[in-house]
Amino acid sequence: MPRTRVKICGITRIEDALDAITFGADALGFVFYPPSPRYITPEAAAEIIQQLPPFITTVALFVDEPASEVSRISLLTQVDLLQFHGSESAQFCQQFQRPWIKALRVKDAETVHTAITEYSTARALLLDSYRAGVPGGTGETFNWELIPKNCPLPIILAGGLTPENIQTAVEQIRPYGVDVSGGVEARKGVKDPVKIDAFIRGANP
Ligand SMILES: O=C(O)c1ccccc1N[C@@H]1O[C@H](COP(=O)(O)O)[C@@H](O)[C@H]1O
Repeated sequence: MPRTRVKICGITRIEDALDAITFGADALGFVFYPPSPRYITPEAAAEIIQQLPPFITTVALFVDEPASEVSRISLLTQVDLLQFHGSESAQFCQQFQRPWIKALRVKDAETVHTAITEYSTARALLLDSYRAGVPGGTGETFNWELIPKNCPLPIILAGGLTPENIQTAVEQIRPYGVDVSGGVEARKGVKDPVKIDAFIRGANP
């Protein structure tokens, strides 16, 4: 079975970033959505990113941010990948000359099928839980039965993943990657190294 890639999202501190890398994270996410308790200023994210070793993918998460802000933050931070977590169209997502992934809040099977066609130029689809009025970071799982078996795009599974459920999730879904935020936190915005270690082990048992 190919290795499941792991993204640790909601990084706000250099020590959490370095812990995640030590335990084997492939990617680190930075939340540029001001209402989030995991929001980080672009300047603080840039300072963390400059200190990272090579071969780690850095990801900027946006929720319906204006294009000018996406461009400014991408340039300032030099992130590798953009993650659009709002209702951005494919046309919007592909204007930045940077690879991007689209997050979907999975409400029903139709949501996923429509998105596969609409976001065919994305590098991957990130499937997250749907909760009305909350764009992400819910800490809740969704009905994994709604994930199509033969998706033409790589699937990144998210939403309520924890050290306790990650092994079941990867064995059941076999996603390209997994993304976690709340499940590896000590408190909002602060990661717990023990949970990160357990989560990454569980993703590749
Ligand atoms: O983390 C946030 O605060 C957040 C805010 C707005 C949109 C997305 C957000 N996080 C992403 O949501 C999923 C699931 O998070 P969790 O593991 O359930 O806490 C993940 O992709 C986060 O990056």
